[in-house]
Amino acid sequence: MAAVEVRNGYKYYGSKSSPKIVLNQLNMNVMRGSIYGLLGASGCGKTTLLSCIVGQRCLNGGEVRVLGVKPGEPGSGVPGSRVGFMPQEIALVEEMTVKETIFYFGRIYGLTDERIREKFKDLKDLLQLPPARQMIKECSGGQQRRLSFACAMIHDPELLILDEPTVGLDPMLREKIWNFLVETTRNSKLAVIITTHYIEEANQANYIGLMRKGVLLAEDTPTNIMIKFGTQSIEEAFLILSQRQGTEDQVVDQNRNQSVALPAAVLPLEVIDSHDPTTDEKPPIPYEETPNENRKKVFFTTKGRLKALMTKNFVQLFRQPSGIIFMLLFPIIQLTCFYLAIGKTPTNLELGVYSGEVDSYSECFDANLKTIYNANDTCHFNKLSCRYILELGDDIATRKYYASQEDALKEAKRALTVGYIYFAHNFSESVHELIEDGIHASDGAVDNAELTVHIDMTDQQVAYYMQRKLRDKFSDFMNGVVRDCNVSSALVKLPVQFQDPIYGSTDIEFQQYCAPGVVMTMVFFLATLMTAAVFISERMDGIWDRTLLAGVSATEMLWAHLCTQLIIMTLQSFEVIMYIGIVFDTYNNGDTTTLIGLLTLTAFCGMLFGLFISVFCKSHTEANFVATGAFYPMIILCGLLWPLESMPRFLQDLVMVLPFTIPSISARNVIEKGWSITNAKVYNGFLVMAAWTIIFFVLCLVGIRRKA
Ligand SMILES: Nc1ncnc2c1ncn2[C@@H]1O[C@H](COP(=O)(O)OP(=O)(O)OP(=O)(O)O)[C@@H](O)[C@H]1O
Repeated sequence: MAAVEVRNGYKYYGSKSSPKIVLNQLNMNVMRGSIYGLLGASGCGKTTLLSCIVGQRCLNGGEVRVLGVKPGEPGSGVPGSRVGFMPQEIALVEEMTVKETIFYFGRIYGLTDERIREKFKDLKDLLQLPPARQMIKECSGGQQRRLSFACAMIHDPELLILDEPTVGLDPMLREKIWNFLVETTRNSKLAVIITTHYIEEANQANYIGLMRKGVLLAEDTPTNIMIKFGTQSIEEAFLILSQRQGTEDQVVDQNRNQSVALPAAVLPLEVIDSHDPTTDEKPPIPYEETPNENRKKVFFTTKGRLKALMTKNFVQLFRQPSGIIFMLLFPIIQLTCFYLAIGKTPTNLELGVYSGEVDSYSECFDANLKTIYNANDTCHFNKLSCRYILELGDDIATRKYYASQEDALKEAKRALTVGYIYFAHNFSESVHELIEDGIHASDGAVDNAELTVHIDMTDQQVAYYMQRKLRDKFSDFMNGVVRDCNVSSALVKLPVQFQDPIYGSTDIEFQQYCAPGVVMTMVFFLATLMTAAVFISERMDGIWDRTLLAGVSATEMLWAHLCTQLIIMTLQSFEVIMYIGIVFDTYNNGDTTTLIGLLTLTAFCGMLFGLFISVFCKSHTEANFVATGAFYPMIILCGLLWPLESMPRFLQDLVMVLPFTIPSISARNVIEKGWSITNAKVYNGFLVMAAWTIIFFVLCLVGIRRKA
């Protein structure tokens, strides 16, 4: 009875209009209880054929039946527990130990831990596996290959497919493996398909198939093939067949040059099939796509599988030092940078000072200097600018004194100071006139009683800071002067009163304003980058495909990742909130659990965005381009750096739907205003983030299922 039947197998890569044909009307029969050696030069299509047999790829035409079912049929066990597949690449998780790897495959194939232990013991002896605790990345190439073989065998499959299993193994071990396969197939119904470059070892196979350019040139027992071609070895027979096919190719090419249409069925040249005569029938190649049955799989999982998948995910993450650094240390480093560098008061500034009232600034520091004195019940001032200079101190900026306004301007223009302040030579008299005469004071007095400030506005934040501080100091100074003169402070007060703020404090810092947005974008993109990296690596290393071929559905793998990440993201959010609360004393007027919840949801959404990227990007480079490309627009447009209200109207509406805009406002509402989750302006942040999470999840699911 046939374990594998391929009828008129046709497969191409590329587009339908210019297909690269890899399998061309291929017929193949593999009997139960036998070894089938598939031989052929590199690139002839062996791996492609095997991938169609295990259900990893679909034929574009023809039919495959494996163990009596079509690969991918729901509940068929193909791909799945009925088949063992050892791919050409190692496709094992480098960070796992030998034992963990065996348990991983055992569990996803549905074996009990007891059974896995027993099988491990048997296979360990047979394949001389490395010590149980040795990490895969510490194993030699040969050891990894043997372990990969053990993983394909662990669940006693009915069909074992081995793609180049003996490459890199020493002759003794190769012989041992062949003896084992011969023994097992003789005493059971196990069917083995094995590809190898060592043609001589294929002598031990019950049947061999000689493949060239996507065609099975011959399929028979090794002895029959040698008899048929009158050769002493299979290698010679293969050579003769290849030469014949080459000659036929030339005929085809010549005819093609003469524009003669040839039937597609001109190949294969010769098929010898003593055990299945049906292969001689050659109907025309059908061109329709065969639907991928994998997509019809319904979601289900088992505790063992979920455990295996989640263990793998955790091991993969935490055994890589970069994984732990990325997840736990990066947030700390980034937050530390943010809190130390953003929103703090500028220091080490130098401010030029010029007062026309003094000949030497030492006069200002004379302990006997009296800037205010009363005579005839009238306040008189002497070198009043000195009082301001003394009150100003060096807290805001270090004062640098100049003998002339020109000197002060020259140094400011050379950026040696942030600017300068200037007092007129009659500043004291002008202030006196202003206080005495009030609205009747002359224009000259009004002008000269001012503090004149010239600031370099190119450094906007520093300039605004200086303006604000100098103005406040001057206001305090004038209040002090009129108080000392027993004059009403109303005279020097601006008719604008800023009362206690409704929310927040008068000293609210930029840091406090942008912290929610910064923290959210940080956890989002950390999750994005990490997830994209993990998934792409898993796909490139072949682990993703191998797990799918073990019967795990793409949906199960997605769920396992989501569960793993949810745990990590919750931990990370907790860590972030605690760190900024304890180390940087960031206040929170609202509920911490609400913040952790929103942050976890943000990280989760970031993870799905990473997954989305990994599904649609082929390489790490491509994924990095997309993630970086998305990062800046999202940050710039979310109102973190500049108020949303300043954007054009259409953009304001547009950015409201972005993942960070409303959620960061919600977080700020919790922190600053102490609002709870029942408030619409808090829960709308959750809704926006949840909506993006669902969108990314659905897109990922569609993408993954299409690829599966
Ligand atoms: N995903 C793909 N897209 C396009 N072409 C592909 C793809 N995979 C394989 N091919 C091409 O199909 C042909 C058959 O490849 P395949 O890997 O099946 O050969 P093979 O016989 O297994 O080779 P080897 O023994 O070197 O592994 C090769 O020319 C290869 O370049």
